[in-house]
Amino acid sequence: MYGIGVMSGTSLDGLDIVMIDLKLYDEKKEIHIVASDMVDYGIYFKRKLSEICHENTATISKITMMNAYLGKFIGEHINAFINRHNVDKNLISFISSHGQTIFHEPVGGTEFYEIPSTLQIGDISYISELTGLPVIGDFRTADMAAGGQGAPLLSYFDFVFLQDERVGRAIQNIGGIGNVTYLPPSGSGEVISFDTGPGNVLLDRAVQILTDGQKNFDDDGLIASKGEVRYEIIEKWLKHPYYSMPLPKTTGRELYTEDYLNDCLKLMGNYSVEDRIATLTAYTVQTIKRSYESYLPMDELKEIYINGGGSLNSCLMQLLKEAFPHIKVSRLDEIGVPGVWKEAIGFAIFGYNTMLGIPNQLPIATGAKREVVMGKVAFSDGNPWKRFERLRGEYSGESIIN
Ligand SMILES: Nc1ncnc2c1ncn2[C@@H]1O[C@H](COP(=O)(O)OP(=O)(O)OP(=O)(O)O)[C@@H](O)[C@H]1O
Ligand SMILES: CC(=O)N[C@H]1[C@@H]2OC[C@@H](O2)[C@@H](O)[C@@H]1O[C@H](C)C(=O)O
Repeated sequence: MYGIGVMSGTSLDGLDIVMIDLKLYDEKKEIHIVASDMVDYGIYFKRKLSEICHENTATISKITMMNAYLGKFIGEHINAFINRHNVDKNLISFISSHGQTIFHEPVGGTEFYEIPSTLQIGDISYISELTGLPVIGDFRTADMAAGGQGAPLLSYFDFVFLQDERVGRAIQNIGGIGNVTYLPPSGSGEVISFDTGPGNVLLDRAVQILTDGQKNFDDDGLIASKGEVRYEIIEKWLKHPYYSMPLPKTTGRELYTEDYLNDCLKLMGNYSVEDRIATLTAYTVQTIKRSYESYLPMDELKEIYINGGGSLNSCLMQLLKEAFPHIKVSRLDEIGVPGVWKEAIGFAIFGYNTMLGIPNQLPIATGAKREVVMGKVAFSDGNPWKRFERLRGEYSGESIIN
């Protein structure tokens, strides 16, 4: 039996789809990836998504239409994924989809709306109708309703699977936004997790602007590696109040907007393209370094593992190693979890918990008042749900449906 996890993150680059072996997970809590693919959104689709992530270009009709369009897009691509990998659909128990975050306001809204809110779109009923499978989605709202920030959710996954017995570890995601989970040695201290600031969000857009749309991102950090980092500018950027806010805290594209980037580019007006890209790359690194120094027990921190697309940028990785000369810095893959698939794997596991009614978030990380079972389920056909119940019945001797 298999479960599918789908992640569409803040970099708006595409869908990460993974299929994991549920029997192995159910019996031994082992994660085995059966198949994985990345579906590129392409430039035009990315632009359309980006449009609805910004106040001045989003409209109610565009958001509503994109919610349906993206649900259909995800459903069709999952069907193609299943066919491409020759998997019998009867063996798939569920699909768990994060959706596309288009707005995230974790602190409290404005005027009348003094309440935290977040919205992930890509309607799960469309995915379920197209695939004939139960689909779990809309995870973050349950954590927010319980008083949490609705993020970082992968802190739960990091805590369950990646804690070490002897040393303190930081698991750093560098996607569109950066986030960290600090894991103290097992049995000592508490997990600390928050968004560190920009991951690739500013960098990607700067590359697009400065190469006149010829490149979407700095592949392997090749542009940045030819430039010189201007640390004096970074010092100015680090004065932004987000970096000194108390925990819990999370952020998103709402802070790192086009206007924010234009201000950064203006400040670097006469620098070469390479220097500007190098400086933005180092900005991501410095937000990580400074926030670790502010919020993590540095004497206990011995290992940093990087996941997300940023781990494929050699220049970024090199700058991180230089920023933490006395700490081991490597890719997450080194400890057995493929860094680019971690979030999609995580959502497959979250979906499994939702189906079983097991809490799947870490209140200490998100700030929620209590543990909750996140996720809502759409199922257009009851049979796959019953298959899931049989999996549990057969392998664990437990039944969840009477
Ligand atoms: N080969 C590469 N070299 C350099 N950077 C890369 C490479 N491949 C991907 N990236 C960067 O990683 C980004 C995508 O990362 P990822 O898929 O982890 O983000 P995400 O999941 O969308 O974001 P988030 O984790 O914030 O939700 C790309 O936009 C690009 O900037
Ligand atoms: C609201 C939202 O989508 N937040 C994302 C974003 O991308 C990275 C960072 O900001 C993180 O806090 C979160 O995603 C990951 C998957 C998380 O919740 O762990």
